[in-house]
Amino acid sequence: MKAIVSASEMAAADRYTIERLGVPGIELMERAARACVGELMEELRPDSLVTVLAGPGNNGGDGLAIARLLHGEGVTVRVFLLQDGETYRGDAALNHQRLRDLAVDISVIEDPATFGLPLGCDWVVDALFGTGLSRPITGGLANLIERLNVSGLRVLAVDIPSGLSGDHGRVDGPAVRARLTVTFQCLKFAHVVTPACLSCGDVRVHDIGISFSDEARTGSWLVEGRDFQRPTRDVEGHKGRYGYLGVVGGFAGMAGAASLAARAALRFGAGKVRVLTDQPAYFGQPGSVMVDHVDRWKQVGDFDALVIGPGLSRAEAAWSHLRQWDLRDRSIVWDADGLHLLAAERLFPGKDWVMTPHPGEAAVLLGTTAGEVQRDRLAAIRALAKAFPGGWLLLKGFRTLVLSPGGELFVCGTGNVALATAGSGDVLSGMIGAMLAQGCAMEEAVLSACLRHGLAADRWVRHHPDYSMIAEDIIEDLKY
Ligand SMILES: NC(=O)C1=CN([C@@H]2O[C@H](COP(=O)(O)OP(=O)(O)OC[C@H]3O[C@@H](n4cnc5c(N)ncnc54)[C@H](O)[C@@H]3O)[C@@H](O)[C@H]2O)[C@@H](O)CC1
Ligand SMILES: [K+]
Repeated sequence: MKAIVSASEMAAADRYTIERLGVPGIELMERAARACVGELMEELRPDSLVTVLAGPGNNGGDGLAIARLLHGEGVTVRVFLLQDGETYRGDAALNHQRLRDLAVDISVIEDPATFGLPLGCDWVVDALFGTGLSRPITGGLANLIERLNVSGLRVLAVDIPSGLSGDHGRVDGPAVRARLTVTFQCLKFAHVVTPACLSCGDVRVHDIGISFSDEARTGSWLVEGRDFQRPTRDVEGHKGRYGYLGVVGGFAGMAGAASLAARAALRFGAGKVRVLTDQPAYFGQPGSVMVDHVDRWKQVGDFDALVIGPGLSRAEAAWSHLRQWDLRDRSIVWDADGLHLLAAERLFPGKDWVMTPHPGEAAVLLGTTAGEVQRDRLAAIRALAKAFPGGWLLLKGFRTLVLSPGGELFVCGTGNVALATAGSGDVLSGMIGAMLAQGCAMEEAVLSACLRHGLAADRWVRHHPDYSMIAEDIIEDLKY
């Protein structure tokens, strides 16, 4: 897991490292610049030309140090400042001074709107703004950024593409589109949350020796494929040891949704899976998934965990059973139509529960639009937590977000657009249910299912077109 911090948490760690641990700020800036130059040198040819665009703060200061170090490597560099060099303060001023003493071409951008982009250069270093951006970029500078984004020039963003905020995944104004972003010590939210992360290109995190005080422990994490773990089975295991999952759904001709959830659950290790539906005949010949008419279940039965929702429908007949069941001691995955039921009737959601909406379902739960949810996914998942306190939330979509009842946030680093296919959500709910049925804690259940679901798609696109994956392919991949 990699920590994700906000701009203010990062600034507090900077201050702690400088003031309490005695590491000079100028040394941190030098290490930041070295990290960027190290990455850039991998990309350059001997005769490469690099342009550095330097803004008014410490991000600009990083840019000035980068220009000096590149010059030291024999690279031809041109530097364009947003303002007169005399206006720099602190460490940035010192780096301006150091650069001026060298034979590096430094100019001031008089009018960003008419500034001629150096189209012949190989890389542009975006050191305009970092985590200190306090409002969206407007005016001539906005125009410069828009032209840079369509110029085809390759951009390395220092710390964060200029125009983004470290604190969230929104894009509130014009923002540089980088090919590569080099950031320091920790990821910021914009690096991993959509839509902002789509402007970051490849993100590389470099340790430059910034420490966090003990009180300032972060509660947000990027989880990646390498974090995926599953408990191994005991040699004497039997199916009774791996739990009994109930899938409530597959009503009114929507057998497919419940069937996908149930088969995914078996593939992901559930010992036994039973679907409760009003149309058992739709499930065809008896197979590894058990199927029953829901009318036979006056009480919820001896399931270790439940998935409620895939193909449940919104019909009264489907919901009436759930109202009678005592869900107080159950682990439950609420998905699809189950979410509509929760929203409409505020049923008790269980002892331990997770809701797994896609943006459209989240919009219904929040009384807004899917577009608004996607514009600020962090705000949306936090609003869901307020509206439905006490459980886990999982907001699907590229870089799925997971929020614990205690407010810890996880961003899932696996998965891609291949998952945009009918039934992939049903598969995910079945996988989470399988882990819960096997006795895993909710955190492990949700994160391992989410990571593994995404890994199936990441493996798929290595050898197939992204549009060609179907939900059954995810289940197939779970064999490996
Ligand atoms: N010790 C440290 O604090 C370190 C900081 N580092 C760098 O410092 C950066 C943060 O530096 P700063 O806090 O100085 O902030 P920035 O350099 O990101 O920007 C702050 C400046 O931009 C101006 N500004 C903000 N929003 C604007 C807008 N919309 N339009 C026009 N001007 C705007 C502010 O008035 C201020 O002059 C990091 O992103 C990182 O690159 C690194 O050098 C590592 C060490
Ligand atoms: K930047």
